[in-house]
Order: sequence, then C-alpha cells, then structure tokens
Amino acid sequence: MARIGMVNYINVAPIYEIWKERSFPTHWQVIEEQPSRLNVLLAEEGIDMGFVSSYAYAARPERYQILADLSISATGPVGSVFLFSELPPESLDGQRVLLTRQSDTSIRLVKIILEEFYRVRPRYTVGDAYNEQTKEGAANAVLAIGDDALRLNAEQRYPVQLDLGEIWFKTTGLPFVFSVCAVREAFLADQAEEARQVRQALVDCRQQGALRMAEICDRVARRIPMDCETCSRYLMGIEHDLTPIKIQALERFFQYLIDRGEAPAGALPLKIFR
Ligand SMILES: C=C(O[C@@H]1C=C(C(=O)O)C=C[C@H]1O)C(=O)O
Repeated sequence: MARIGMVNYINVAPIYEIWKERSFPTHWQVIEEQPSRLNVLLAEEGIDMGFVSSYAYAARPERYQILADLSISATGPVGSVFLFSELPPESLDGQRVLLTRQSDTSIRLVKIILEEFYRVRPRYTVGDAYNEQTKEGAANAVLAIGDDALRLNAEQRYPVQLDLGEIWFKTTGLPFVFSVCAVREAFLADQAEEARQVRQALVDCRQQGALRMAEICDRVARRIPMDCETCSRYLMGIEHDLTPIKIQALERFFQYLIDRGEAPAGALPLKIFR
C-alpha cells in the first residue's frame, strides 16, 4: 500500500493528467487535497508520500525525506502565488493582511518578503482568500495560492498584485520551491523500493506531460476558467524538477525559517531520497 498526496490545483496537471491515464498497481492510492491538508495528512500518517508544502518538510525534518528531482517551483514569476493588495507593499506596515489557509509555504514566504525585504510589519489574519473582499472590514491585502490565485488574478480585483516568485527571484537570484514531494522516514524503513517506484513514475509522467502541454491545457483551463493560451503560459512557468540550483534555493528558504525561529536547525542539511 502506498498512499500518495496530490495537490488539487492545476499546477500539477503536467504530471497528474498523464498519471490519470496510466495504470499503476492497485495498491497505489492517490489522495487529492489542498496543500495545507496534505501537510496534516503526512504528519498524521494519513498519506505516505506526496506533494506537500516545502515548509512541511522544514518543520519536521526528522520524519521525512525529499524525493529527488520533483517539486512545484518557479524561476521568477510563478503566476499563482500573489499578494493582492490595495496598497503598495511599502505601505503595509500595521495594515491587515489575510493569509490563505490553504498554504504553509507561501504564508511564510510572504512574511519574509514583507518583513525582511520591504521592512514592514503588517497584522496577519488567516481566512478564505477568494471570498475576503465580500466581507465587511476586509483586509488591505490578501495572500492567495493555486487556483484561487489564478481566479483573483484574472478578475483584477486588486490594484497591486505581487508575484512572490518574482520578488524572491529579484532579491535572491534564486528559483523558489513551493512544494516538495516528501516521503515519511517510517514508510522508507520498510518500503523504500515502493517509494523509489512511485518517484520514478512521477518523473516519467512529468517528462511525458512536458511533451503534451497543449492538450493538457485544453483539459484543465476550464477548471479556473481561463483561456488556453493564458493557461499554457502559466503551466510553462511552473517547474517540477529539483535541480542543484533548486536545492540551493530550498536551503536559502530554510535558512530564513531557521533564523526566524519558524523551523528547527535540523531542517538543514536536506535529506534527499533517490
Ligand atoms: C505554486 C504553487 O505552489 C504551492 C504552494 C504551496 C504553499 O504555499 O504551501 C504548496 C503547494 C503548491 O501547490 C501554487 O499553489 O500556486
């Protein structure tokens, strides 16, 4: 039995649309959920491996390993992780910023960006990013990820839209790794071969997906909804590898987390499973 977590956004479509066409052992079970839920499932042993927030690994490094050559990442603008704001970021000191409850990585990244890069200290609340504006006393800025962020971006509800992948890249010169594919150490202890096979299957699907991008966009764009061309531009910007520069990028992010007291020192060095 291998229970595999899959993010329920279109950002994994280049892998998952191919996966769904193939036949795999019946004891491989995929669980589709939003990232913060997958993080809880991995921690509570409800899944064995899968895409989780990169923060989830940093928070419990003794319990997981990172599957080699897989991620959800971007080198520059990511297109689906935005701080949507009424005000420029420099003016957010003391203002209310709402953080989506679907994320564990981007909610930490936005704090690094606002507090360390822009030197402002907003007041944070947690909630539903997509429905925030309809509420009374709405926040001045909203962090959204995934399909919600794609929808808010298309609707142009906010005058300022900060792409967190872009700001991170401009400041550090590095890609950003939003999600890693993690596996529980306890699962590896007796089913390492199974984990190896799942990893290889995911990598194979990714390679196939890259060749069939137009068709994949055609299938998933309506879920947002967005037009095929915009979808294609978006999915071409989402990367699913974990090259040495991405490892370096993860290390930089984790060092920020450690320095800010948001992750244990044991988050580094990274443990990569091949
Ligand atoms: C690029 C994205 O990366 C995501 C962001 C995550 C997070 O902030 O915790 C987790 C998984 C990814 O789906 C996105 O959702 O748009």
